[in-house]
Amino acid sequence: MIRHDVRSRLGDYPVLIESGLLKGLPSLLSGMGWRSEGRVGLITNPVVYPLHGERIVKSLLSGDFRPETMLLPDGESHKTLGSVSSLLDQLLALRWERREPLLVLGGGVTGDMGGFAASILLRGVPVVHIPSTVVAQVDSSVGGKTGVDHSMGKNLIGSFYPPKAVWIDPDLLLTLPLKERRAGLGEVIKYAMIGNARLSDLLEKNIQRLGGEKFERDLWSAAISESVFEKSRIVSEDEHEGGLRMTLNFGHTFGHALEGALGFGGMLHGEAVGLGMLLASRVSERMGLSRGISERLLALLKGAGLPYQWPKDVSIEDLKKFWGSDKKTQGGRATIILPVSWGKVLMTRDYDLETVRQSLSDL
Ligand SMILES: NC(=O)c1ccc[n+]([C@@H]2O[C@H](COP(=O)([O-])OP(=O)(O)OC[C@H]3O[C@@H](n4cnc5c(N)ncnc54)[C@H](O)[C@@H]3O)[C@@H](O)[C@H]2O)c1
Ligand SMILES: O=C(O)C(=O)C[C@@H](O)[C@H](O)[C@H](O)COP(=O)(O)O
Ligand SMILES: [Zn+2]
Repeated sequence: MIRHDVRSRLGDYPVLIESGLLKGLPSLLSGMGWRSEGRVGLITNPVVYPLHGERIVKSLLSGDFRPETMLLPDGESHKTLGSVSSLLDQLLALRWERREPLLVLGGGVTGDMGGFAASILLRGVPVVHIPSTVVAQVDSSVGGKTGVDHSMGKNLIGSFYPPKAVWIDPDLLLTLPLKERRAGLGEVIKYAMIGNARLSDLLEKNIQRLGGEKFERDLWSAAISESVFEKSRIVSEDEHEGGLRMTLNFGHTFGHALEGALGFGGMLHGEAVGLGMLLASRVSERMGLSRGISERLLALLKGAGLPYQWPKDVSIEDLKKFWGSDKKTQGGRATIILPVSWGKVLMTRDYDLETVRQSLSDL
């Protein structure tokens, strides 16, 4: 089993990674001090429940726990305050208590909403993430960012709320559609580009296999572990995004704006991040800060089977409407993350719109 530890002001937590990890669910729970015969909430969605949730419920029952299942609607367009509010209604109707744990099983959408609900219910109930997509396993389940979208932009309402643990079983990805698996590579490539050289090497040697039809368990386990290593290191150092953590937002100022411009759910998050990183790389090259990075990234995006052409109907004016609400905005100007070399990024508010416009026309 691979274990990465994350430091947090509200309590450190482990991220465990192992194929078949969930077979030992009752002992994982007992290991956290949660006793059998106690209630355990399972928050998931109607797609994931039949694939993996039923098995989890059976496993909980076999350990004499009392599972209560709650379903959130599926999809980015449902990542709203309304969905969280309905979930809170269900938990309150069950008279959920402060010490009773919630397991959140699903992708980043379910994880962000389940985590947010856990952070505000009774001012915080314990939550464990069981991520079931690539995006969730390599990124969203670690670091405690929770929240929902707003018509003004992505993730504008939320909290920092660390889980008690993250349990990652790469085998859950066996049922994930190929397009979703590939989208997760957008975030994995991000970790390579912001500084993980081992991951960069792994990706450049194996990108077609990772983006291929067949699920290559060992390769994927290595990519997940390296990504989690990188994310854990960064969020442990800068939990609340005072500086270093902003590098995890590489590709996101433009990527989130693209998601917003297309209507949430119009493009997968990981795909939009891939294009956002490409645009940021071109901006950096046009500003004379770097050379050759966009070409190297393009090769990875193509190899992964990810989109590499900017949607023709999304203009800079469309993007501008959304990037103004980026959470890294200071003094009315969004901070963007630009690569200066492969493995190194900088944060800047010193860029001009014309350069972004020209860079967009290069894509
Ligand atoms: N909190 C963070 O730090 C953070 C980090 C990255 C992304 N995010 C957020 O995560 C979201 C994207 O997450 P995502 O890409 O996981 O999308 P998602 O949660 O919408 O999941 C993608 C699809 O796969 C389905 N699914 C989940 N697990 C499955 C499985 N094992 N088998 C089959 N289908 C499965 C889901 O039901 C959904 O239809 C975005 O909202 C993004 O903003 C948050
Ligand atoms: O954990 C972080 O910090 C990240 O920026 C990870 C991103 O991949 C993720 O999409 C995150 O939700 C974006 O955060 P936001 O603060 O820009 O909404
Ligand atoms: Zn992201």
